[in-house]
Amino acid sequence: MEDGRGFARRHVTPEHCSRLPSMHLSGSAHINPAGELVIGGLPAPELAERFGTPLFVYDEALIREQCRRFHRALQKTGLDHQVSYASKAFLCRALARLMAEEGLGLDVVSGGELYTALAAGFDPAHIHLHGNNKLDSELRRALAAGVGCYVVDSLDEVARLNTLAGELGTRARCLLRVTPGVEAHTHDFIQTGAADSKFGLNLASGQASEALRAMLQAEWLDVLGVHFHIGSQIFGTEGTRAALARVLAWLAGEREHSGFAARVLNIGGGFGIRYTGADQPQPLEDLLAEVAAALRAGAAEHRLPLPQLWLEPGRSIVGEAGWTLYTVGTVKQIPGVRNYVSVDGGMSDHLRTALYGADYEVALANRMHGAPQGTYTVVGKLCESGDVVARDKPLPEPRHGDLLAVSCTGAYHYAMSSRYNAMLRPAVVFVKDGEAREVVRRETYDDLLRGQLD
Ligand SMILES: Cc1ncc(COP(=O)(O)O)c(C=O)c1O
Ligand SMILES: N[C@@H](CCCC[NH3+])C(=O)O
Repeated sequence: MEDGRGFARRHVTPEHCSRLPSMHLSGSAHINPAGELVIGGLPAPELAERFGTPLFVYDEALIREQCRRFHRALQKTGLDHQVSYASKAFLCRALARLMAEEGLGLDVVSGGELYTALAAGFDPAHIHLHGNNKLDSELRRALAAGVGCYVVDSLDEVARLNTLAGELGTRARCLLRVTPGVEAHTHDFIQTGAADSKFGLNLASGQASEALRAMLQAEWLDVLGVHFHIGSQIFGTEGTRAALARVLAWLAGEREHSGFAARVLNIGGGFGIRYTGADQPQPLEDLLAEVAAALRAGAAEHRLPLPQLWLEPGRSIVGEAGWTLYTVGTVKQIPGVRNYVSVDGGMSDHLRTALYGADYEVALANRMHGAPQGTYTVVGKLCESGDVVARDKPLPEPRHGDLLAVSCTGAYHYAMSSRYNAMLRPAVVFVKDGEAREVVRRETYDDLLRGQLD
């Protein structure tokens, strides 16, 4: 059976297992006859030996396939479209280049992301700058570089962007970010479309209208259209369709008021992925078909010209392609309470469990066929009780030196890593067809001291 991406759908359930442990193997991942996890044609133990652990491993073919899937699915909708990768999910120069090769734009939210994208040689015309508090220095750099689109997030930004663009004598193409007042069914921390949000301008209060009118009058701004993003790790299209309905109705009112017709509607990212069996994402193709149908119907209902559909997915492009490999250290069994297995990283490279209570599948990458002998809570080595990677997971009895793999760590892991406890950030490798290339080197103790003054 295929998973819609041309990859065989595989799910590993260790033999003799009564407790249904199992790990879903996405993309190129499979198990070799030696019982080792293989990603991109390379056995995980070999990668760990060569690059050390903790290690982030990206299945390059799967990243590329996800990009192509977005293109194909959008093409099929028949709408004019554009897809930009939300680089907050994971960015390095190699990834920015990969996105350029796959024909995606780049959405950046800070001077640092912009700097990285430009350092990769990414065409600034295909970069979008986001942010609820864009600094003047960031706007200046973006304007000087020729960034292709600004997603205006506040009334204050309208005036500042206009002034700075005028000073540089360059026009700024922009979208207005609105909050449609729709609750997305996801973790509170990652929903962004409700009226009570630090992002965007609220439709219901009239602030969005005020901002749009100011933008239309601003001498140096070219207003392309509107943006909303209701949240992340969302399943289904109910929230997006509700948001679309509100935004289109609002746009109809604005058109009556000023004659403004949006050429672009950017609905952000947010497409949910499968972290564990509890997540059941619908195929991307179906989601985009539903969104496109809702957009066509809504535009027709309000007699609006059909805008281009722009997307900015992050997690769904890189999430399932990423793996973390850790080396097992201490194993501690507290009779009648819990078994703990400690690894050589933790919340410094894997924050989502501590932050959102996120769940992950784990396996011993050097003994994938081992039958589970108990449940183990995988913890890191940081000085926090909340430093948990995955709770109560069925595993063969882990031994010191085993290799533990966590799947689906491609999005918001390296990107949210920290140096808490003076931990060093792991290396990142891209693997494909039996070749590995290191794209981010492991930090060293010298990196910790760099920037410190005596
Ligand atoms: C404005 C905006 N666009 C795009 C994204 C990317 O979202 P995701 O990684 O869920 O696709 C985010 C993050 O939630 C966002 O805030
Ligand atoms: N960091 C979040 C997503 C952030 C969304 C950005 N708007 C996560 O890991 O799920």
